[in-house]
Parts: sequence; C-alpha cells; structure tokens
Amino acid sequence: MSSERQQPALGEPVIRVDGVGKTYRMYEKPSQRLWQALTGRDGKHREFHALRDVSFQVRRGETVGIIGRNGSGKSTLLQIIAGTLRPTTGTCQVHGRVAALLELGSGFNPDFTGRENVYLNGTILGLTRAQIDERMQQILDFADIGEFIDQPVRSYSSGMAVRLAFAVIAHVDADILIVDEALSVGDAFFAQKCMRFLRNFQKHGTLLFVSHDAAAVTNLCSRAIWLEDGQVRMEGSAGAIVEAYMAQQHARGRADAVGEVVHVDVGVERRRQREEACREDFRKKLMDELGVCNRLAVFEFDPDRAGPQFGAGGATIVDVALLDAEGQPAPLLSGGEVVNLRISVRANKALESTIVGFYVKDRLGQRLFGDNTYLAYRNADTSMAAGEVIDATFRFRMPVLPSGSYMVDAAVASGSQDDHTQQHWLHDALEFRAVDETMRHGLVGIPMAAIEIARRQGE
Ligand SMILES: Nc1ncnc2c1ncn2[C@@H]1O[C@H](COP(=O)(O)OP(=O)(O)OP(=O)(O)O)[C@@H](O)[C@H]1O
Repeated sequence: MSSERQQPALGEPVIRVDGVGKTYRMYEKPSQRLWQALTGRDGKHREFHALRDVSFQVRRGETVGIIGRNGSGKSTLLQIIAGTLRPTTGTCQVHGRVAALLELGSGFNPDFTGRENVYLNGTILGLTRAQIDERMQQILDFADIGEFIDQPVRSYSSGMAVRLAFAVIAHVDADILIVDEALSVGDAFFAQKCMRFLRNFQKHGTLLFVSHDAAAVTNLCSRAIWLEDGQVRMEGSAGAIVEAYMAQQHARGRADAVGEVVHVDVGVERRRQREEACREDFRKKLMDELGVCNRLAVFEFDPDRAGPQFGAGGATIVDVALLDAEGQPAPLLSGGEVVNLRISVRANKALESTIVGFYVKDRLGQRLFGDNTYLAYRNADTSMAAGEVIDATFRFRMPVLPSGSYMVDAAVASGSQDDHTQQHWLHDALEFRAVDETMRHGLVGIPMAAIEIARRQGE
C-alpha cells in the first residue's frame, strides 16, 4: 500500500483497489499452525478467501458505503485500505492521510493512559507533538470522558474507548476517514456529535462508511459497494445498491415461507372528508387490541446535556418539553398520537418579531420534520420585551417512528422567514426514544386515514 500527503484534485481517485484478495490459512488444530510457524513448512491446512479479486476506486470527496452480511469481508477490506492489513494479492493505493475507526481499541495501547494514547495515535497519524498539544483540549472536549483521560485505557468501558478513538480521528486532519458505524454509537448525544462531525467532514473529505443499517447508507452515502462472500456483488448509487441488497435479504428471509396469495374482500369505503387525514390511524382500536403501539420514552430538558448552541444572544431557549395531548408532562407517549412540543424562550433584549422553530432528527442527525411559528403568526404581534418569556407550542400528530433515539433541535430567531437573525439555536435540546419495533421500513410512519382494496373485472 502506498500513501502520500499530496491530495489529488476533487473528483480524482484517492483510493485504488486493484484485484485485492486476502487468503487465510485455516488449520484444523492449533498445533498444526504452531508447526508451520516454527518450521516454516506448509502444514496441513485449507485456504479461506476472505476477499477475492476486489477492484474499485473512490474519488476525492465521495462518501462510499460498504454493505454486506456478517463475514462478507467488509472489515478485511477496510483494514487493507487503512493500511493495517496486507492483501495476499493485488494492490491498494491510497492518497492522503487515512484515519480509521474500525476495530474497537485496535489503535490503543491498553497500558498507556488515554492522554498517552492520544499522543501515540496522533503521531502515527502524522501530527507533530506541538500539533497534538495544541489540539489536546479540543480532543478532550470531544471525548468528554473527564478524569479517565489520565487512567490506563485498560480501565475504560467500551463507550469511553469509542469516545476517545472518535475524538482522535476527528482532530487529525484526515483526508480519508474510514468509520464502522457500529462503533460510532455511544449515547445519543455523542452519536449526534459524531454525525455532525461526519456531515461536516463530508464537505471536504473522503469517507468510507461501513454499516449494517441500509437506511444509514442511503442517507449518508452517494455511492455504495455491496460485498458478498469476499467479492464485489454490486457497485453503484447508494439508493440502487441498498434497494438490491435489501431485496436479496428479504428474499433470503422468505425463502421457506412460500404460501398462497390471499385475496381480501373488503367493502370499499366512501371517500371521506379531507380532514379525515388529520385523524388518528383508522386501525387504532385494532392496534390497541393487538397491543401494537409505538411507545416513545421522553427525557427531560437538561441545558447542560444539550448539544452545541449558537446565535446572537438576543433570546435564550429556557425549556423544551414534549407533552401529551392535554399539555401534561408524560414520560411515555406514542407514535400516532397528538402531542404538544413546547419551547420556552426568554428575551434578553427587546425583539421586534420573534420566530420559534424546531427540528426532529433521527440518530444519524437527519432532519425528519420541523416547523416554526412564522406563518401562523405572520400578521400578529410577536415582539418581546427584554426579560419577557413566551411559550411556543406546536401541536401535531407524532409520526410512528422506528425504534431508536431522536433529538429535538430548538431555535429562536427574529425577523422574517427569509431574512432573520438566529438568536439562539440549541442542538439536541431534548431526547426521546421510540422503544417498540412496530415499524421497520422508512424514516417515519404516518397515520393511515383509510386503506382500500377494490376488486375489478380483469381486462
Ligand atoms: N485472521 C483471520 N483468520 C481467519 N479468518 C478470518 C480472519 N479474519 C477474518 N476472517 C474471516 O474472513 C471473513 C470476512 O471477515 P470480515 O471481518 O472482513 O467480515 P465483515 O463483513 O466485516 O463481517 P461483520 O459484518 O461481522 O463485521 C469471515 O468469514 C471471517 O471469519
């Protein structure tokens, strides 16, 4: 593998994988492996091809997702690109500084403290000691593991090790980042921090992203490579590859479940009023009976835990709460039910016109939906006197959400929809989690007003 700091132009290949194969020798007994190691003679073994004739290129600035089942060769391939594993055949050329978050703790010496490991890794990744000194505080802030930084890494929980490892790769000016998404999960606030960093990194760097989560690949990547049994099965746009991969996974799962096609004969319901669509799912009663619900665990607003914030400072978000339909605090809500999102804002100076808004984001930091008060209050007086506090409440039917963690960003601005000044934007102001796996496909589920099947005469 070769690596140089000189970066090709945007759009030029930075990774060239050419006919790469990786073969492992499998011995039936450990003694046979020992015999081979001691004598250098080939013992009784069989060969296992973890990768076979893999070729592709990645251009500078691309985000490429690597997908495939367990054992398909993803980690092996990425370790070869990261330079920590040598291919048995073929070549892999990489231009630029590569930082990888692949195997948990693989870059750390367990006997060194976290701080010593930052120096060790920073140096390996090409930083001088002075550069590491300069960035140490930012790395510590990102990792946020407190005084554990001066304890041996051996004593870290896996979450702490991931925090530190991510903090290091985020501060080494990498040109190419290789991230195994399974490892980037810490708590929800840390995951959002990592995703913010990755989305920012995508603007100038090259990212290889490995994930079991097809939605994550579609969402983050422009292109994807599907590995199967150590070979490239398909390569192309992330959307097309993920679709093909999921279709195959689905087909595998259904291989034994062949049955008859059942025709359902239900009466065609009359077309309802438009407002019907705003009502709850028409199957609600049935869902309740079947115990199918989408429970959402809501956490309390804690300004000290919230993410980064910015703004002109003319107003401060003092509280964010997700309340039930009656406006009462409820630790457990349900997808599909009416909720109230209340954002409380205090003006620090007189403001002419105030706009309060929010976004709901998924664990990848992807904005699912959001809104603001502008349109509803465009002709009303929304000025605020210094010291005044207002509660802006958004009442809406919460979509049904796939299980996982969600975050609410809250914001207050002054001005108009098109021309405004952000006074306070608070990332990750509130967390809630969908705890039931009642929905697996798509980003959000919406309440169905009706579902109809009509029988027609065939042509
Ligand atoms: N050191 C090794 N010796 C023998 N076989 C190995 C070795 N490392 C990996 N393999 C085998 O190579 C194959 C590919 O492994 P790899 O870890 O690259 O797959 P993966 O797609 O990353 O899997 P996962 O999604 O589970 O992480 C697997 O069958 C694995 O058992």
